[in-house]
Amino acid sequence: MADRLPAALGPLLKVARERLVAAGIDDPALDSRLIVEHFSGTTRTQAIAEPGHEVGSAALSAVEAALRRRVAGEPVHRILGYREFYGLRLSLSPETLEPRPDTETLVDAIVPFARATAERLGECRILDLGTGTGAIALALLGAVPAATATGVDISPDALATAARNARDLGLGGRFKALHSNWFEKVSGSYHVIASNPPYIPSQEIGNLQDEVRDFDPHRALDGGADGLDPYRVIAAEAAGFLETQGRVAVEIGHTQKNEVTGIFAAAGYRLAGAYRDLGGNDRVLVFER
Ligand SMILES: C[S@@+](CC[C@H](N)C(=O)[O-])C[C@H]1O[C@@H](n2cnc3c(N)ncnc32)[C@H](O)[C@@H]1O
Repeated sequence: MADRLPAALGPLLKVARERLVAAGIDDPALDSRLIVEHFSGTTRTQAIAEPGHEVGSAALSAVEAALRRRVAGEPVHRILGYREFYGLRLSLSPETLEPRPDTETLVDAIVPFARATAERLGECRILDLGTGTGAIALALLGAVPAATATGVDISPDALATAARNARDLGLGGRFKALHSNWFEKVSGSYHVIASNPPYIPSQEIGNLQDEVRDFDPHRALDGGADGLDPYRVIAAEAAGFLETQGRVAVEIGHTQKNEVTGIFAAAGYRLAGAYRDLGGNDRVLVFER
């Protein structure tokens, strides 16, 4: 049984960090700070300026419960209930993937085209297939004020979370959540079709890191036998919803560049750009017709 947590902020941070170090957590300093700040409503500056500040007993119990969850292996952002993506705070829910920094590569790849389209036409219509928290669509809406976006997902829970995130960020007027199996219920035409689809081969799900396998929804990960099923659907059907000179941008697994390029080439697309993530891995492909 772990010792009681101290109420004073400075010692509380120290003991919280020690608990995570003892449990072998990857980034104990950051995770303990995020947990203490979030559940005690304090800030980093406060911890430095007022280390003797006393945290109330309800907050201490919440910190205690959060530390236990982290020690048991739950990812820190699942515990906090949100994650930052492209400078936006996005709420998470059981059926949303935690948005990853790698996916910001897709947003960066498409922002110049979306901005140019908005300047030329006064609008840019975006379709985000498998929107999850709304991460890609909302980041693009944040960066391109004249854009509008439809976020599609098969999960009603994810769609409710995406719609809430849009409202909370003041982007609700430009975001529509659509329940659909890929393009089934989609109508209209779009200048950008973006997707970070599930792309892990079914057989490999069991080998993923515990934090991913046990806490991210499998529907957000499983791309079928070879991980490429969603790309086949998107490549086959996107043309019916893409404006002339539009772009299709997809995130890929780091070994999938050639296969995904081949799937889109067979459907009549040219590769317009290929982008690597911050780790130097192939991560995003942009296609045009
Ligand atoms: C890898 S996650 C991406 C989530 C979010 N776009 C992001 O980048 O953080 C894939 C998303 O696709 C959704 N999805 C899976 N199969 C789908 C389908 N058949 N039709 C629509 N969405 C689907 C999942 O529910 C999940 O939200």
